[in-house]
Amino acid sequence: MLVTGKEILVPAREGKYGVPAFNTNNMEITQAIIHTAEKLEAPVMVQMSEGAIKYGGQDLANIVKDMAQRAKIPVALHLDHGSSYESALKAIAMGFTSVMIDASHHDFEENIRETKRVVEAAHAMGISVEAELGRLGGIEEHVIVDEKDAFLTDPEEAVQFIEQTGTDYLAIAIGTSHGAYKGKGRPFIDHERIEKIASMTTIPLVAHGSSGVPKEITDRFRTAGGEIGEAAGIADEDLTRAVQHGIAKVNVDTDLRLAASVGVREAFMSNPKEFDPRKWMGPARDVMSEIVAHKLKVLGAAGKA
Ligand SMILES: O=C(COP(=O)(O)O)NO
Ligand SMILES: [Ca+2]
Ligand code: NA
Ligand SMILES: [Zn+2]
Repeated sequence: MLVTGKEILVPAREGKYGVPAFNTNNMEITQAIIHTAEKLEAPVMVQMSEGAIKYGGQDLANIVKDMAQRAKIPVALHLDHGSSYESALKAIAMGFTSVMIDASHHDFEENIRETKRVVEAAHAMGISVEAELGRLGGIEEHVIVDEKDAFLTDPEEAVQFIEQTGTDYLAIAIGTSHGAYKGKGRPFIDHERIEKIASMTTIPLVAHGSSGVPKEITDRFRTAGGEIGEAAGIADEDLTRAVQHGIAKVNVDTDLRLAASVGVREAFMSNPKEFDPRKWMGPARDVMSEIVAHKLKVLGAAGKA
């Protein structure tokens, strides 16, 4: 069933498990997410970035909403990295049940102002809101945040921010970053910071940049002709620890992108004569489903629907 993000994430924080929020751009990615979550009896969030909305629009949103409504498990449709009040409201008009307003690149006061506006409008329509405080490293959808400007979330500021905005859940910067290159080897996750923020707050916390970039996938990607440098993602054990301390939503995009590309590349490599789209979109879906299943188990969402 299609539900709001709050209905999925409040139980997750209370139950000390995480719910993955996977980005989608088409039918097969959406099927890999929702069908696999159904098989594992897990709640799940499907998110679309502004780029995905540009790419698939209402057509794609309708595929997600319809599949979510028919699903036996709770599913929310979430706007990932909404960059403005207008963007958040447009997503709500499209039927999204959860929206992120990402104003974390503004100063503290401006971030509060922007977020508060969205919270008031979204709550008037019964829609949940995610906000962000702190800056991840890596490339944020619309802001290039290089290492020196990247700053982690201050716990005292987080308490004030939540009180002044009324946001339903909060994305915090704790050492993760977007993309396939999250640092030299295993990225440093500031567990003390997560645990401090969790001890001072009660709303679900969100970890962005949480793809694992598993070696098995990057090896297969290279073997099938893909080119990728020294890629590294967040370790499973860092996620299993983080969800014990307030992290309830875990954003994953890169892993599904890599998995889909492995499926397609392997299909073309193994049969150059193939030109039935189902023969390469199907394998892409299968590899993505393996990644979805792994993440649901690591985060403890399996069996929680
Ligand atoms: O935070 C993410 C995705 O992060 P990854 O690049 O680690 O999948 N989307 O908002
Ligand atoms: Ca941001
Ligand atoms: Na998000
Ligand atoms: Zn993100």
